[in-house]
Amino acid sequence: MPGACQPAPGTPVPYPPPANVRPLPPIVEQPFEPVLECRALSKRFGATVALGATLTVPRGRVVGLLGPNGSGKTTLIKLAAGLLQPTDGSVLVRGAVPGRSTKAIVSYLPERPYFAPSMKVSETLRFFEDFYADFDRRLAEDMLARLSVPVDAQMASLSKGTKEKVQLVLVMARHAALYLLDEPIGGVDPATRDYILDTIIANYHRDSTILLSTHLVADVERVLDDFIFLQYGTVVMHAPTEQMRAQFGMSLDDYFRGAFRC
Ligand SMILES: Nc1ncnc2c1ncn2[C@@H]1O[C@H](COP(=O)(O)OP(=O)(O)OP(=O)(O)O)[C@@H](O)[C@H]1O
Repeated sequence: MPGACQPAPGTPVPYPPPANVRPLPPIVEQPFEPVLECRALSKRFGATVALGATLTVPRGRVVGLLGPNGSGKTTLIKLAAGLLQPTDGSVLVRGAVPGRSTKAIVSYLPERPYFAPSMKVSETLRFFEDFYADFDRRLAEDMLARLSVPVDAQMASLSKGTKEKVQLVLVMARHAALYLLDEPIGGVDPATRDYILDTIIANYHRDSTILLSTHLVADVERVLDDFIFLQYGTVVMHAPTEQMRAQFGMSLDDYFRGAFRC
């Protein structure tokens, strides 16, 4: 089902812009190394078409995955993480079908924290250390300290936002090729969002790619190299953020609000 703020299928969408504005050219960089490729990728749940997308995300970009409720963001991320199987088409991570080999190079942050409430933060660190060869425990401890997260605390005793911080730190402390972050700062207070984003970006290696879904466009847009707008599971726009701002003279947030206002 489309989300509450999506017009009914077939309704003209006020954005993207009118026909006299040239469409943005596709991102072409040299060398172009695709990290994530979706070729006529589709996912249906019964009669619901959750996703039907063709897109390529190159190496070394921070990409925002934007769209109203129900537009297919989580579905795309789960397909890339290998947690869902396509109904049709294909998804490739560095040329491979998501599976055991790609899980070693993909760091995935799910919508909701999944650690047992009885686990201490320090135990989650050990868990990641045992599980992922690319996990940098010192980096994780450093980030947790900067975010004032007590490592001796039990997960159950932490606030929702702090649990999210722990999970995000763990995921970002891996040296992965592709980070898939589903709503990474949704539960974090506004004052801390900037700090977390800065922490992520400061520790982010430019050889990797981050694909992050979010509704907090205003908070996140300053760190986005590119953005992907999804609507009804299709890619409405995929462009460099700066190019969009220059061409339309508005922030990504304003554009997004105009395109998807209720
Ligand atoms: N397991 C499922 N079973 C049936 N339908 C599903 C399932 N998962 C997702 N859908 C449907 O697929 C569509 C896309 O959902 P998805 O969760 O990917 O959207 P989203 O953009 O992440 O939404 P939100 O912003 O609310 O998190 C929606 O219509 C949703 O109801």
